[in-house]
Amino acid sequence: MNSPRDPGNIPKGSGTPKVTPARRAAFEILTLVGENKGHSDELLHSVRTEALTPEDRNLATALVMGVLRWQIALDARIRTLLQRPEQRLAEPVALALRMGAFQLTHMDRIPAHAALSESVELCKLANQPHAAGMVNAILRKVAAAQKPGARIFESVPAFAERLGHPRWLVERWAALYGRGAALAICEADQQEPADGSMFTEAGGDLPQMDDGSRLVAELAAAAMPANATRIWDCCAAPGGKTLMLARRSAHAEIAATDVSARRLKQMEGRFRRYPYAEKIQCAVADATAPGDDRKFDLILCDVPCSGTGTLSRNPEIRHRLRVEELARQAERQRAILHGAFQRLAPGGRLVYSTCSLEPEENERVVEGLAGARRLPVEGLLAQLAQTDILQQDAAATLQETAVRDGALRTLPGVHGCDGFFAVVLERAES
Ligand SMILES: C[S@@+](CC[C@H](N)C(=O)[O-])C[C@H]1O[C@@H](n2cnc3c(N)ncnc32)[C@H](O)[C@@H]1O
Repeated sequence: MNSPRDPGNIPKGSGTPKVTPARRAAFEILTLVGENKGHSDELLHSVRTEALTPEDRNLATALVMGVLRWQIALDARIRTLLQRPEQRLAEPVALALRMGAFQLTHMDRIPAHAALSESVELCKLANQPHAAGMVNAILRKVAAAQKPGARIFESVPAFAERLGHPRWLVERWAALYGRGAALAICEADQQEPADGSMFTEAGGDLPQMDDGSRLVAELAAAAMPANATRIWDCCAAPGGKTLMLARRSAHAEIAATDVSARRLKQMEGRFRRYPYAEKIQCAVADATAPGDDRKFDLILCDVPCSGTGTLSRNPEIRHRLRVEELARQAERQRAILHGAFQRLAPGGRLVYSTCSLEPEENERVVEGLAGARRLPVEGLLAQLAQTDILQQDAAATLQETAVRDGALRTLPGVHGCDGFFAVVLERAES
């Protein structure tokens, strides 16, 4: 519930509301996200949007996700229109400007006067009446500005800013994957996540998930040793990949564990909707801890990560992530991988995966794992195409463009799915 001291709460005021409920909700949610007090997707499905009509909820969602995706570009544009571009704006003022500029430049069915006047009102409601005139003047200039002309050549920093990404991140991607791929990733991150087309079968009783995420689960299922009886998904919540594994393995027992009791509970609730999930045993467990002496034939290690392959779905990651964070993530990932690998039966296989585009969390984590042999994913992709799970042309494209040193590396905007890394490791028979 809102409370007077809740930073995401602006006073309701009396008389005719001058700010529509959708914009008010979006403003409150963006304030909380900006203060690291919640995740956009969770807040958009919380009490804050409960009272909204479906249309208003759609508008609030479009505003929140759009502003988070475009924030860097919007701020750059706004800065050029300030009298003193170096001046630091109070956060509610910056947010009212971003919301207004976003509606004026990216939403074609919003009347300019509504975008403009409601941003001015938001500013007043958030206790910043002195900035109302400036917000009005800047947004008038945004509304009147010409559309930028055609771009002949754009540098990496220029398209990073135009497409709302931090420069340091895009420069890394350009160095790792090339300028064209970095541009394609940035463009894809600014769109709503697309429906996938990689697989022959979709919908029905299958869990809803991104094609990249499903591809990791399908690779893990294809990597299952013949006669496997025990599977462990050691970082399982929210459970999409566990469900795919349960669907593909008729006989094996499946243990699904996660360190978070809250996420595990939500996952158990989700599993109840799928009859084939009945055989999954759920438990809270830290995958870095030794555990009992049970060994598994297949382990999926879909570790927590920076999530830079999922910016379309999780737009705020780009504003929170710092380069130093990658080393911290890698340390945790290495601990989980090493803990899980100890529990792999001889001849068993472990799939290590992330939705990060950063090598520190991927190749570098699996390098030098003693006793592990890499099983190239090319053969598994071919197997998925032969068994008619993966579309033939998708398999061919992935084999040609998404495999490096036997590992899978999908890129948003290039492979039509989120960015995932996956490698299959085998434990030598002893
Ligand atoms: C990327 S998510 C897994 C997504 C899941 N595999 C799916 O496809 O739906 C990573 C999960 O790892 C969990 N986690 C983090 N540290 C862990 C640890 N030490 N042991 C087990 N789970 C952990 C997090 O709570 C989170 O739910």
